[in-house]
Amino acid sequence: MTVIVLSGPIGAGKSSLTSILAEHLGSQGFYEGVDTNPILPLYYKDMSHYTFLLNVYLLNHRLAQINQAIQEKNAVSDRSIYEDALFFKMNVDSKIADATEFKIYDSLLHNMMAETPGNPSKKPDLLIYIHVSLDTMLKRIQKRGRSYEQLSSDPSLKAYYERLLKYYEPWFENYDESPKMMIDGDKYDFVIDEDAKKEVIQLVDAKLTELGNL
Ligand SMILES: Nc1ncnc2c1ncn2[C@@H]1O[C@H](COP(=O)(O)OP(=O)(O)O)[C@@H](O)[C@H]1O
Ligand SMILES: Nc1ncnc2c1ncn2[C@H]1C[C@H](O)[C@@H](COP(=O)(O)O)O1
Repeated sequence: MTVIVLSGPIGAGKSSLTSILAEHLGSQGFYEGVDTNPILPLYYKDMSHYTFLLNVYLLNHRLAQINQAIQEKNAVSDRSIYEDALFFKMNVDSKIADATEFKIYDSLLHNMMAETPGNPSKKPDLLIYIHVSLDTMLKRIQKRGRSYEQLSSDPSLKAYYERLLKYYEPWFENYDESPKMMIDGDKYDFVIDEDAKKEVIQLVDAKLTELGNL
């Protein structure tokens, strides 16, 4: 059994690479269910009010997916459970969210992820981080066109996205729950360019071989 999780900022290409890798590895792809998330549009309207609820909703959703994924032969998931605390902490630091709510969320996360007898590890076998620049991130958010993520509907989102990118660098450096690798999302246009797609697949295959998972 091999569980791969994708990570990276909004629009980095996680869902796209999940489909590519799931097809390549003959695995099931697990997606965030953005279109069926009832809290997300509310969150973008009022982050102070909805950060806690959104993250509890996502925690529940991601745990259900992890429990399914670890029963599959192979699985690829389009965002790790470990990144939600990054969003939440960033909102606390910028006084958008409440520090006590974050503490409660963080403790819930740790209890849910704890390995206890009869409760197997929920850690992935490999985390792939897609690194993108702000320019690429903004272009891809615009290309995908989810209304509530657009700078045209809320220009202050530019500062939010900029802040998010700054939080991702140290987060990835410090991430130690599983083996990890980085893909340069600025360099590899794996959605459109077939050669770039092949190169990225080769990089992932090489990492899985090194880890003894292929
Ligand atoms: N490497 C890439 N090259 C070109 N376009 C990309 C790339 N990755 C993603 N895209 C495009 O950017 C948009 C966002 O991609 P998506 O996979 O939904 O990102 P995420 O899941 O990280 O939010 C989509 O329109 C997708 O087609
Ligand atoms: N934990 C989160 N807090 C705030 N916003 C989040 C969180 N997890 C995901 N999101 C948002 C970001 C995007 O608008 C959508 C989906 O993410 P994507 O990176 O496009 O797959 O949800």
